Amino acid sequence: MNKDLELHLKRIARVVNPIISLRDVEVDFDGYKALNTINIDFSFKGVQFIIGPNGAGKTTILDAICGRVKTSKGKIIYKETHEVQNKKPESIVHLGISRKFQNPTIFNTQTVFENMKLSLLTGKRNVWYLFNHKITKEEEDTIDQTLLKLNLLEYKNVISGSMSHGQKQWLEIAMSIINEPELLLVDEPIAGMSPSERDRTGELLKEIGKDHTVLVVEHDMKFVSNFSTSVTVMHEGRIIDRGAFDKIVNNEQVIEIYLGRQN
Ligand SMILES: Nc1ncnc2c1ncn2[C@@H]1O[C@H](COP(=O)(O)OP(=O)(O)OP(=O)(O)O)[C@@H](O)[C@H]1O
Repeated sequence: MNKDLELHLKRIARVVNPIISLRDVEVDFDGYKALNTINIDFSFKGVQFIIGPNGAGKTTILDAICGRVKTSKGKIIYKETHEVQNKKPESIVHLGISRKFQNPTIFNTQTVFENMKLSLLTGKRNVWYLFNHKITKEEEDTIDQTLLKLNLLEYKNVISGSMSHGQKQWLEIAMSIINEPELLLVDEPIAGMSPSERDRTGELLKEIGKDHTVLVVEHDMKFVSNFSTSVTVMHEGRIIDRGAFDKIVNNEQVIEIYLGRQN
């Protein structure tokens, strides 16, 4: 790596008061480094995207932060105090880090309310609590307010499986934020959505980003351009740039990667 690039990467890696910091992080899949010496901080609040070609390591970053994959080296530090690398996913959730996967994992035969209740209660206690607990007025209000935020309140008593793909994704976002995580990790939220659902999702993430940090892996550059507060670019397990969308799209290396490898 040339000296100028090395200096540039050092400069863009750090932010003041980060919510999450990756320090020399490596993830090794049987000798293949899916993450290779990752050094990056993410700041509080906003919708911060991670982009890059297929296999760049984007999902692996989210998986390493939420404890779904093990790191072989380095540290992942939450709010400058908690080391979360290789911790159990349940204990990471309790610290305030929530993950939404690419495909909805809701219970289709249950109502929207039942799905929300499940997320609210399992996020707080164990499964015994869930079976024995009668929901309080305050808890129901929390569910209603979260559904309202996601424009789903009128669907509260609807069977989840009968809703559109977009609505199921929004329900899962609602379930991911019901326990007020500070950091929300989202993988390709608009895959399979119609153009209007995509715009709606962008607006919702922007709204959520006012109170939470939203880290989003995404391929759709129009979506990234419309809704990002910052963009981190990955390639072959490394960070190659980070900044505002308008800045990173003028980076020669980024242009080459995208023009060379994507349509
Ligand atoms: N569990 C695993 N075992 C072995 N290799 C894996 C595993 N998970 C991911 N990989 C490999 O690690 C690399 C990074 O994968 P990752 O899913 O993070 O990429 P990505 O940037 O999210 O790609 P995409 O945009 O295609 O989803 C890929 O080469 C992938 O094949």
